[in-house]
Amino acid sequence: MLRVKTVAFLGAGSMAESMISGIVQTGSIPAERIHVTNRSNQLRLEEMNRVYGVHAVHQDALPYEEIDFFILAMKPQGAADALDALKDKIRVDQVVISVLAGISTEFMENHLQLGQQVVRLMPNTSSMIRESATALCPGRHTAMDNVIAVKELLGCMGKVFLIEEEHMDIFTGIAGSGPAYFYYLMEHMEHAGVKKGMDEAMVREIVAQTILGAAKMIMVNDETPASLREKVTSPNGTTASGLDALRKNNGGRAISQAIHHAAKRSKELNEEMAVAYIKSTNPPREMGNFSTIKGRCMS
Ligand SMILES: NC(=O)C1=CN([C@@H]2O[C@H](COP(=O)(O)OP(=O)(O)OC[C@H]3O[C@@H](n4cnc5c(N)ncnc54)[C@H](O)[C@@H]3O)[C@@H](O)[C@H]2O)C=CC1
Ligand SMILES: O=C(O)[C@@H]1CCC=N1
Repeated sequence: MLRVKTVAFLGAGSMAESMISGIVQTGSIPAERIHVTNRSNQLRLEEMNRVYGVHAVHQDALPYEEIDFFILAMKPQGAADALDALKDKIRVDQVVISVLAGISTEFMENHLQLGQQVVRLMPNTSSMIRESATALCPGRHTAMDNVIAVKELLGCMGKVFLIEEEHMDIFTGIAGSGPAYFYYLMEHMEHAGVKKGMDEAMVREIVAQTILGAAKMIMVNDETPASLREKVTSPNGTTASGLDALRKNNGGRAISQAIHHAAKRSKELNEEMAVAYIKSTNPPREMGNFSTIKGRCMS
């Protein structure tokens, strides 16, 4: 079913490239059925064509009629303009998919034709090597066969989780932004080894293997992280000493704060976009407080 679908990425940045790489590696959609476009960077489009063999074209040259899935992959601040530009060029049975942080299905539906099929995703950049943890949430009018097809497409990029939209912000904090926290942790682990004279490349591999091993232990065992942690921790040993330092430095709090701040930013992005939309459609003197604005927008 997937092989006959045609996809267009609107935006040719890191996230689009990660997803295209995942799809092209599996061949589940042939490269000649994948289109990618951006706002202005022609060199970037040429690179996408050269590396992945996909059609990299100016937006005006997209074969709109033939496309099954339009994947929005620009910054969230560009969502309204992109949706408004798409609205009259597509049919309601074509699916508009967004990977944009904080952009709700309701926001998308409000900017498109009545009955438009939409899907909201939150992938991460590990799509590049087919190891993403991706959330999927369909809009109100999206047909089940399209949800199944999109889920199949995302399966080329890693694991897919069908979630309630109310959980999208926290999912973004955990999994969309999550790789960055691990890279940050890895930077610090690597630095500790280098400072003691270890070879940088070697210590990088050691750190990556340690994190990979810990993640795989969770995947293959029916054990909680807490139980696995206890098995590493000998009484009065090195790990107990290390964990003690982590606790004393509020390590756990730092991690949960990172997740909650990212989730809060995702929610704020949605609110900022809703306010910008109301401002663009109403004269300033009609503006009320935010709850009024939000109520009007969402109705
Ligand atoms: N980078 C990441 O790890 C993740 C990013 N996302 C979401 O993906 C989106 C893109 O993020 P990145 O790829 O990191 O950004 P980026 O800045 O690397 O790429 C954005 C691309 O969109 C293009 N663009 C801007 N306006 C456009 C328009 N109207 N039509 C077509 N193309 C347009 C730009 O030319 C650029 O190629 C964001 O909304 C972000 O929230 C979601 C999950 C993870
Ligand atoms: O930083 C961001 O806003 C995007 C969304 C999730 C990961 N990167």
